Amino acid sequence: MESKLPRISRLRPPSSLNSTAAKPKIVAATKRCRSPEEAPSSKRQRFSGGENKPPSSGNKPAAKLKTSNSSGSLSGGRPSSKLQSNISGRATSNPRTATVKPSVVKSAKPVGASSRPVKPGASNNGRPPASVNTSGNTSGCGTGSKAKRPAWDLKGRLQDMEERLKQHTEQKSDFQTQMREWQEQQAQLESQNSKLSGTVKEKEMHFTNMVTENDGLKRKLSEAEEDLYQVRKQLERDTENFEFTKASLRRQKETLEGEVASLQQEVAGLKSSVAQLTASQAGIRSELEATKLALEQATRTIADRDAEIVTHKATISGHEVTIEEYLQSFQEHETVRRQLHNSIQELKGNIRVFCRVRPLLGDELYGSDGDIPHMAFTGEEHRTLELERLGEVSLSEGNGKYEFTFDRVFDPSTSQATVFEEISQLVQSALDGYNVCIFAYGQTGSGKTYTMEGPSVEDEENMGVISRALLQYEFEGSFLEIYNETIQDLLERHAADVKHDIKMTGTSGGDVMVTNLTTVQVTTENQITHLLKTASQNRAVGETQCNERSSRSHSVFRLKITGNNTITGETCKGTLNLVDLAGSERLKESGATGQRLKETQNINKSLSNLGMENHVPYRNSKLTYLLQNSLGGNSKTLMFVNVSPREDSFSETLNSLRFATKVNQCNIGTATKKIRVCEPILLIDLP
Ligand SMILES: Nc1ncnc2c1ncn2[C@@H]1O[C@H](COP(=O)(O)OP(=O)(O)OP(=O)(O)O)[C@@H](O)[C@H]1O
Repeated sequence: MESKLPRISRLRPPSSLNSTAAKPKIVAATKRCRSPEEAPSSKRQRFSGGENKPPSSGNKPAAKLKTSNSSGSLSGGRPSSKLQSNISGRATSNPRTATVKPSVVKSAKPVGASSRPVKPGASNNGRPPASVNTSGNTSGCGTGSKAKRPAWDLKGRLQDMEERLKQHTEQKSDFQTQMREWQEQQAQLESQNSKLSGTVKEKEMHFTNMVTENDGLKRKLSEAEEDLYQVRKQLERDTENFEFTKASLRRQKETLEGEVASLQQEVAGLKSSVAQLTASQAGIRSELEATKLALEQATRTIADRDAEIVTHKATISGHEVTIEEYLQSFQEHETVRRQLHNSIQELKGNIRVFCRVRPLLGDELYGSDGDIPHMAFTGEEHRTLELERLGEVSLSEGNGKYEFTFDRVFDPSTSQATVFEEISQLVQSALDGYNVCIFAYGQTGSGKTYTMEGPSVEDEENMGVISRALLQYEFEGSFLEIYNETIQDLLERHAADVKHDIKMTGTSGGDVMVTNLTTVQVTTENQITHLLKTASQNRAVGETQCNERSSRSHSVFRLKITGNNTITGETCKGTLNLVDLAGSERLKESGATGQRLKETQNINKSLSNLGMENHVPYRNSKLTYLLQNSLGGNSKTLMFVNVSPREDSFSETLNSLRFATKVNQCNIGTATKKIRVCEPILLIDLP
């Protein structure tokens, strides 16, 4: 905008624009028309200096020229060269000015001057040079080729002067005309100038407004740039976010594509499943129809059966009456049976012996098919066992054959269930009010513990006598071990200083009890198993202290039985002792010395006491002292003699069978029933 300012200022006309342009031309024309003769320097000075009056002659044209000059001085200064050129230019283009100007110039020339140039120094018939004459000769102006009038020709000279005045007057008229034109031009220019000034002011105002607007726009531009910067920054951040979002969306897209693929697979699988299910549904529907038909048939059948049931119920009611009558009759027979049973037991004697031979096991089977060549189980009643010494027989042994008869002989194939069936009558006797004691006697490894407790691993089919007896009754049980004449609790490990002594409750014939002995309530099979396991573990602890301790100790399982006879309605509580005795090896054959010798002596003492026919010296051993109530006249005793099938155990087997025979022949008196006061049964596993 500023660059425009100078252009606007240049449009302004100079202050001296009016009429000053004509001045130099007028002056020039005036100067050219003078001659030195007509206007001496002093006069010329006055003439051009602004005298209002002509010289003494009073010449008007001179005065008019002065006026012309004075009007030229109105400019008061030099016109600018530009304005001169403008005006000249305009004069050229203006037809009026063009007409005037040549006339001015033409008339400004000296009238009598030749157009031909005069050479300097050229002679003119002895007269002053033409140029001097021309310039100084007033008659030269406008007269042309007129000859100079003699001084005396005043009339001629006056005539010349009038001619010249006339010329000047014409020139003046021209000048005035031109002056008017110039004034008109000046007025036009001033009007134009005024208009231009207004325009300039408008432009300046417009410019100011533009500047203000420009500033505002600059501010807006700055703000816009700042906004643009912020927008760019935001755009960069948005771009970054967009890229990040794009990447995460791409990952999501990939994941989703994977899921879509797996879902598509699943859908395909489901479609095929649906197809299969649709097919199978059709099959099921037809099956359903068939089933519905069958159901309708069955419903009809049920209705028929319901009718039959009503009939049968009537029959059952009749039978129930009959059963009730039979039950009453059975109860009477049961009472008779018990009386007969006890009579038979009394007839049989109160010590009964069962012999059991275990099968060959493990390595013992090597080279055999399970047969035991030196044993024979004869007789239909399963009561006889024949032993035969194979190989060389001494003279004292005769033919080497030994026959033993017991209340029952169980061969190796006899199951635990069969064995228990045979002794269950004795357990029943305990509930009937008799003292019952069951021993297991025999050499080490002959099967005493197996018979009494069953195998070491849990095996329901091969449960022993203890477990089977316990399954029939609710009881409180305790389990003890007599090792080397010292009692140990097998259900709980006590401190070393806890003593277990045998004591009698009440007077003679009262219960025998052991101090500090743990008693457990057993009602379920699991509890029985747990009880036997605990006892076995406590025995195993003992074995680490002394090798094969279980073989060298007696274990007594004492039960306090609560039994209900559902037939007679009687209830009985008693104690049952099941005794697994220490091994019955003979002292001589055992070759024992030291501690082992002492053990064997103690064992044999207690065992031999059992075999005493008339009087058992109970106090001789802990075992007999503990079992005194079960070995006396008021008890029923069963002894298992367990026998090894090994041929190399022949002598021990023979010895055991002989001892058992002796026990079997004992008469410990007639057992008497204690009504409603059940005494303990003794089940003894003899060594
Ligand atoms: N009738 C049987 N059927 C199958 N295996 C038996 C039978 N009798 C005993 N056994 C097995 O023979 C081995 C010896 O039996 P058991 O331990 O009962 O002898 P034991 O006379 O109690 O010996 P110890 O006097 O050393 O205690 C055991 O592995 C036992 O499981």
